[in-house]
Amino acid sequence: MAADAAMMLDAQSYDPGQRPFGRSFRRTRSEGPGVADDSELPAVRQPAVRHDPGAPAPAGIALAFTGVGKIFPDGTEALRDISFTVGDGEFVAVVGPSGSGKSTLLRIASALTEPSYGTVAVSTAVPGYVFQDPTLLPWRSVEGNVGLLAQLDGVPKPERRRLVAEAISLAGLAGFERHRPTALSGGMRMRVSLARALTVRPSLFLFDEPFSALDEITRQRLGQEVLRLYGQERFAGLFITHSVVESVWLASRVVVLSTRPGRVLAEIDVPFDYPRQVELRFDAAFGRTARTVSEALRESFA
Ligand SMILES: Nc1ncnc2c1ncn2[C@@H]1O[C@H](COP(=O)(O)OP(=O)(O)OP(=O)(O)O)[C@@H](O)[C@H]1O
Repeated sequence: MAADAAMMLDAQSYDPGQRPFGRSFRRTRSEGPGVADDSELPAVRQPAVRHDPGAPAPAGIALAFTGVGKIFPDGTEALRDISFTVGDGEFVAVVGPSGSGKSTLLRIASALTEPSYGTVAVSTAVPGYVFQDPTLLPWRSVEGNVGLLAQLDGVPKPERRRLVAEAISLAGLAGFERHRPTALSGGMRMRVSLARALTVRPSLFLFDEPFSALDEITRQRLGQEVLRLYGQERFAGLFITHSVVESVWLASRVVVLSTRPGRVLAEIDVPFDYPRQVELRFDAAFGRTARTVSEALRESFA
């Protein structure tokens, strides 16, 4: 289920507009050419990558990379000897320059990509995923999109309704249940993606630059939402981002990657308790921590 769900939600693996799976496509004027319908879903469940998503993590650890490296078949070395852990209930951010292997690292954690060497241990078979692209099914309503994973997992309807209603409320989407993705803003689509992930009640949440395509204000609002959800649910989080400020604001530890091949240059503790408000970003102590992360990042270019 883990790799299937990740593949289903990962834009690199699935694009409902590009006829990727199955046969029955219908065209509608409002949704553009090549729009699929629900008859696609059983085919979508076929995992693209079949491999063991990882050994079980030791007690207290949600995710552990041990000596992980990735060399793509064309010889590109994306990651070299990566080791770090995310503890249960811990929120860790990964920052690094473009091309340092951040997405590759998250894809390895999601079992979408196999490491070339090293091991990945994961504490749960069903992490929550939020990718850069919300990958919503355009012919489904907000409710239908949020309930997708529970539906694919065969959760009975009454229980599914309860999970969906709870996730919609948690993600601040109440009142938009019947809207289609095309009638939502980019920020709201991302909320749908968050809500969909919440229905699996994940103990581990994997975020791959989820807000990078959004404007600064929406980005801050959604960051605040993630912090609120984290306060309520206390999942372990791995949050990939380009932004030093975002990493320090959200995480209790920041892992800094070097330029390609990505190596761990530094792990920096963030000395602020939760809950955190957006105003923290203007605090002098916040500025000092952000500077420490920035300096570590700068070393990666040295
Ligand atoms: N399938 C692939 N085959 C060959 N090289 C790849 C493949 N996927 C990624 N790469 C390369 O691996 C390196 C790391 O890519 P990745 O997308 O993980 O970096 P990133 O840190 O997430 O980048 P960005 O911040 O720009 O999104 C890049 O040089 C990229 O070109």
